[in-house]
Amino acid sequence: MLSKINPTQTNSWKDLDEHFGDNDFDLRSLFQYNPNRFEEFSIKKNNYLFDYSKNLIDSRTKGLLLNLAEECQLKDAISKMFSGDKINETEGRAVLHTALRDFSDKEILVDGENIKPQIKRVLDHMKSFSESIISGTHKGFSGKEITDVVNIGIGGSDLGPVMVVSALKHFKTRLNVHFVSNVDGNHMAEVVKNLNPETTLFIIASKTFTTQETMTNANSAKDWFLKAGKQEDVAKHFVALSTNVQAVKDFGIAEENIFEFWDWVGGRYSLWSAIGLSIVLSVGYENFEQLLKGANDTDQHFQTAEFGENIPILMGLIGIWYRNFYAATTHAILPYSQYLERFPAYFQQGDMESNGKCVDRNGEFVEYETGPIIWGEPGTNGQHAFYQLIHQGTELIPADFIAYAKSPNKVSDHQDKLLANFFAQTEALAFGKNEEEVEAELKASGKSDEEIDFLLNYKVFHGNTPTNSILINELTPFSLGQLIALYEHKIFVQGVIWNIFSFDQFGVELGKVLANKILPELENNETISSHDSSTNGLINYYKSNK
Ligand SMILES: O=P(O)(O)OC[C@H]1O[C@H](O)[C@H](O)[C@@H](O)[C@@H]1O
Repeated sequence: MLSKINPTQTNSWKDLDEHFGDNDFDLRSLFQYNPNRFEEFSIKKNNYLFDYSKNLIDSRTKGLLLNLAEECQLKDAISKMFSGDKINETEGRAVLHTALRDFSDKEILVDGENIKPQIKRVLDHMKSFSESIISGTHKGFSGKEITDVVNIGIGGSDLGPVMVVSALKHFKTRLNVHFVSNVDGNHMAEVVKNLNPETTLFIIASKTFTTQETMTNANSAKDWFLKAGKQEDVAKHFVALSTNVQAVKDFGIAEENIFEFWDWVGGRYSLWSAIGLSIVLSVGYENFEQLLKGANDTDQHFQTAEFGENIPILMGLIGIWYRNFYAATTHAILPYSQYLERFPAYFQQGDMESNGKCVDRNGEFVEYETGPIIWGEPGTNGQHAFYQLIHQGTELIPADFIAYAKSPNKVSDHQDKLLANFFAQTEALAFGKNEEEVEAELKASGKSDEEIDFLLNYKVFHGNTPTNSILINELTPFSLGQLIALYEHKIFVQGVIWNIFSFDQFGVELGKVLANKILPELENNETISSHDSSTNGLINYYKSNK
């Protein structure tokens, strides 16, 4: 069990409150008065640099935040998660996605059983299966090689693989991997439109194997397939990834085509499990193993580095500083890499489904803010869309900037241009442009005093917008694994301190239940009157226009 400490009742929270009231952090002055600020507030690892110097903190803030982590018993929480304690108390489960990427001989026990052998067994299965598909020894029903793979899943059974497959495009095998998630039939229709059932493999990815969207899409995929193949050919074209082996068998998928995982893997933390099969097919088993090893590298760092040098802990604590003291409502993730196009979306689920909670570990409603809204798009595109608000709007939006030093595709001077923007944005956000600077600039451009007077305020950049920069040498499966795990542990740190349960997701249930109630109402011609007037009105409008 994790501690159940209300963070706002700790001494460090009170100290932080006071410290916040006493200081008006200004990045210009912080850098001016401390020439060693970058050295002090950055961490260099083997293959990446984490720079957190452009944050509204000084060494006292950092010290107090570290005290808060101690007081909330973070150390104990970390060791409990890694050792298989049932820290997901509301569901009575351990939280062991980290075991999936632990290649050491160390035993990890769940209910007295070492889970390492079962992890190894499924990994071996993924390896041999993917090799037979990629090499073409596995043939479809008409004797042809598989060319296309369709992963059918949603939420954690979709977003992680989508994100990694897109991020590792450069490492692609000969297979084309597609994803169908939405119950909107157009998603399925558009994906299968150009596919041939003879050369297509479907992966039905669902932890529970009960999710309406996935089951609907799986059945439609089977119908589509059976227009060409026969029932006995299904085994060559359908595999399933699930914890619910019985439901998979009932669906008609053969036992040897089931890749199992376990209830101690949370859906949004499951890309490291059998849910990663589409990744393995997309980039090959060796690269998948590298991804796991990268994540394990971060796991080691998280467990062993001093708190003050521990990147996910610092990311988490700095986030708490903005959320709870500066009242920042959102946090932006801005990767300067087109490959990381889906990275913010992935961590929207990772973070918001984990820490979007209002009841603490004592069962009481919290009286402080918990998880922020996570959002973002790749730079430089975002610069031409929403950065205006970050630079000059009325919200404080802390942001993470992520970039790679090397680019696998050398296309003229694109990489330097990309990175120039990456550096320029955090500089502009931190230091802005003050009145004197704007005035001097306008004068130099020949504007009259009257014009300067009018334009001055519009042209001022208030600056002081905090950012973290993560600059990674190269985008490889290993470094991607490291990066994903940094964010996973950041989320964990924040959940521990906010005294909430980060590994359940009851908030997604109500809508599902109501949709199941409404569905039969859409299937008849009657006028519906069983809901409030708005819902009735919408349903009836739909029924008369569908
Ligand atoms: O993998 P499945 O059981 O199909 O679940 C898919 C998704 O659906 C649920 O609504 C949860 O909110 C997600 O955490 C989960 O990843």
